[in-house]
Amino acid sequence: ASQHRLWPEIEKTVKQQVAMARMGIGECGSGWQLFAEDGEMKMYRREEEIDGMVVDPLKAVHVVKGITGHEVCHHFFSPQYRYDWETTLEQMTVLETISDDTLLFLQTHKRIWPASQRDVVFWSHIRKLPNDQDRDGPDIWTVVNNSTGHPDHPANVGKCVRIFLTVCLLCQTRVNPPKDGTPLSRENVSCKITYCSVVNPGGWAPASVLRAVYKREYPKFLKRFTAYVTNQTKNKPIMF
Ligand SMILES: CCCc1ccc(-c2ccc(S(=O)(=O)CCO)cc2)cc1[C@H]1C[C@H]1c1ccccn1
Repeated sequence: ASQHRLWPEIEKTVKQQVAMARMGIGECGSGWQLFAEDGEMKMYRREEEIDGMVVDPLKAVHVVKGITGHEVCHHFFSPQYRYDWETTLEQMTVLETISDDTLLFLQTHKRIWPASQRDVVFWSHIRKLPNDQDRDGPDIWTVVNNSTGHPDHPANVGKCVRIFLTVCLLCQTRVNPPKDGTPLSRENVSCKITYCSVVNPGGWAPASVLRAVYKREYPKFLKRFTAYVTNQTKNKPIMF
């Protein structure tokens, strides 16, 4: 994929997003407010508006037992699973297979009354990163989704308002090897998940409506998605 026209943007965006995702909430700058908590899952947002439009950055951290970072990123990146876990998805099209680790998507999301329906065009890139903090620790996996243009799908031509987003899913696997030297099993692995997203709704929508949607949808999405990965992998060999 290194010769593709998007490659320089992908490289830059992945490095930038991974650096942001690895920062703790404290280092990420002030203004983060915890708005949802459920067991190990904590969701933060910052209230930000651009031209009167809500673009609240979101950062969620979660720890899930029994799955690995590779398994989480694989199920987030691969199109064949998306309708199973993305409840707000109405239509998903792979516009281009840039390489086996980079796809170009067009998605339309279900309309949220009273806002008009939204669509989005974005590249999605999955990558394994060396674990530079813990050299012999398992690798870190990430998926970065970033809006881009597409000649065959210009913005705001049909009924949908085009949104713009940058999303980073960063996963760190933890292994606690069994004391008695028995082979590794899913009880010995867990995954620390960081999900960062900034969504520009593209056209005006009532701030109160958008904030209510995000407050409802983001916790639902992360819980549903991680439960889906747990269910899909439970009787399968561990994918590191
Ligand atoms: C007016 C904004 C509408 C709106 C635009 C965009 C998205 C959205 C698109 C993509 C991604 S993702 O992480 O790249 C996973 C691939 O689908 C997450 C969120 C969600 C909503 C709305 C539907 C709501 C929502 C919010 C949060 C999570 C899921 N759904």
